[in-house]
Amino acid sequence: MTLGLSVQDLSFTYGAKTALDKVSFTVEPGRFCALLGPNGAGKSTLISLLTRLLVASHGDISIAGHDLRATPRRALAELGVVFQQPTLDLNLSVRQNMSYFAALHGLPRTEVPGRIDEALDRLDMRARGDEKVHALNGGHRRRMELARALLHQPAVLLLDEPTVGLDAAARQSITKHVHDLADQGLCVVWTTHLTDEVRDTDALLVLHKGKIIESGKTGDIRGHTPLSDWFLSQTGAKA
Ligand SMILES: Nc1ncnc2c1ncn2[C@@H]1O[C@H](COP(=O)(O)OP(=O)(O)OP(=O)(O)O)[C@@H](O)[C@H]1O
Repeated sequence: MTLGLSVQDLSFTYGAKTALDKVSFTVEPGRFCALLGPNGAGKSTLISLLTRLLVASHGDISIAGHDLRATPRRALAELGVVFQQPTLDLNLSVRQNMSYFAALHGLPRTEVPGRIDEALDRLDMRARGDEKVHALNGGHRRRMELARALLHQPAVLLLDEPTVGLDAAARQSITKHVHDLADQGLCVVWTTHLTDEVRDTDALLVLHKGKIIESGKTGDIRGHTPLSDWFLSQTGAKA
């Protein structure tokens, strides 16, 4: 059993269409795992299953040692999620957005201000706490969403293509911040179709047509070939 994320023999179909086919992998605490897959590979389906928006007919998911099917509340309490589409109220301040989320999670009121400070500090965002979200640029909004996802101190952080729509500098900054969180002990799963977001030391899972076709340390998998070329040769997709 891992205190990170474990997925075993997970399959999902939409009617006759198989979206995931016997997917198994484990991500340990303190690891940054890039889940790389071209369009249609099954990434969104996997995210929906991990967050319980969909329920799998076959297979098991465990989050920080809690089985998602048997004990969903405990399992989901250990999961922080940054969805692809921003989910912020632009007319509220950073702190107000975070307080609302803390209330949804049922965090004790007396603890909330301290938890917000701590989470904002981890993303270098404390100075922006009282600003309305609409005044922030795209990169800072994403960092705020990341800080918000850490408020309830999850063991596993799941990010669904979190750099979509950001410029190069903001992409680099978010990628670095999330690698730092993994270095601090968080179990991170980062889905992407962009190979330049993946470091050689990252764990890599390559999803293609609903199957994991490769897993291991990125540097070992790509060898001397640039990851983008390797990915193209395996999936036919440019990244
Ligand atoms: N509601 C649905 N009904 C039928 N088929 C679906 C449905 N949603 C997804 N699929 C199919 O399941 C497969 C996996 O789709 P999924 O959206 O999970 O892939 P993805 O890797 O997230 O792709 P993208 O990056 O384009 O979002 C695809 O072949 C897709 O066409």
